[in-house]
Amino acid sequence: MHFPRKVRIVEVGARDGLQNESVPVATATKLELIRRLSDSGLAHVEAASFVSPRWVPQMADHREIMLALRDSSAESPTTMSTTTKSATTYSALTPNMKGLEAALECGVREVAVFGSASESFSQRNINCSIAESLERFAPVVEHALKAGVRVRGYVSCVLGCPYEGEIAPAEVAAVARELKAMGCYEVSLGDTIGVGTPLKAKHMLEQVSREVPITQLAAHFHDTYGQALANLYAVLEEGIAVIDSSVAGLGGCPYAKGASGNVASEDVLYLLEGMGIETGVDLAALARTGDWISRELGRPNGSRVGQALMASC
Ligand SMILES: CC(C)(COP(=O)([O-])OP(=O)([O-])OC[C@H]1O[C@@H](n2cnc3c(N)ncnc32)[C@H](O)[C@@H]1OP(=O)([O-])[O-])[C@@H](O)C(=O)NCCC(=O)NCCSC(=O)C[C@@](C)(O)CC(=O)[O-]
Repeated sequence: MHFPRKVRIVEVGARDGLQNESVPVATATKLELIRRLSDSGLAHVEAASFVSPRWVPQMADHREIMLALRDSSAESPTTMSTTTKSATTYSALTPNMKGLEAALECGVREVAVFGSASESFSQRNINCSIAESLERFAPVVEHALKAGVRVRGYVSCVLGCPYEGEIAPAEVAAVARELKAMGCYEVSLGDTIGVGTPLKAKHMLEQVSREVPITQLAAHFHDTYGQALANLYAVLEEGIAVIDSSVAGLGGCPYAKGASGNVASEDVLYLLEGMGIETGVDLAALARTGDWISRELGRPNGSRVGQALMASC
């Protein structure tokens, strides 16, 4: 067993979580969510997406969000987080140069490019083939790095595709290798439709980690089939030490019908705390945030741990 001593949580609720909400969420509500997430001790909050508002209307206020975060960070340069006094990284998705240029104008310090291990998903999600997407990302990554901005890479459909079904781990490994070679500091492996099971997740990771060291990989698992925590346990055992999750289990993917949210951050924290793994995040504060945003959105809290903690208050 190689369980890590510490895990970094990348909180994706404000982006992956909200991008699929059909009713527009007010920019002020998003900013309040991000502030609360940061205050709970989360060091990395994915906050927006510089994508076409015609494709993903919910992310149309990316500029306002990132400018507001830049300005509040400037007001208090050492920290945005008022309670934990730790610096938070606010990142944004940038699928192409247009997105990157807009993000740089807003002072974004970290961006992410997002590809797929499935041809069909790539076409539906970003309107190009896998090969074209990698060609598109290369100058984005190069330009970002020259501007001193870190770049994360995503690979979707690592354990299955809504259009193609099974995806060979070799396909995942190939895309991950290219993203790393371009200069992504970390590659996040997305089980976009939450179909994975633990042994499958381990097998995929074994193959990918032959191309990208495990220290540069992250797990981004959706919980559609209720397997996300089991899958995380399996990949933690392999040494994964970065987990993407979403407060209250918010989310779904606009290009993956029926996909439910990411694994809930509260549930991940509870699991990690039970294993004695440090995260630096205050579970009670995060549970209050999950309860608050669920009420704001008028939807049930998707975190079992969040529900249990709030019921016991
Ligand atoms: C990638 C594009 C933009 C290509 O879209 P396209 O239509 O192929 O792009 P285009 O270059 O032909 O431009 C068409 C129009 O879009 C505009 N445009 C072009 N680029 C941008 C931009 N960056 N920002 C704003 N506008 C943009 C461009 O200006 C033009 O506007 P028009 O002249 O027609 O008015 C489009 O397909 C798109 O926005 N897709 C959205 C994809 C998305 O956000 N998906 C969800 C996130 S991925 C995800 O959730 C999975 C992940 C990461 O969480 C991991 C997992 O769980 O698997």
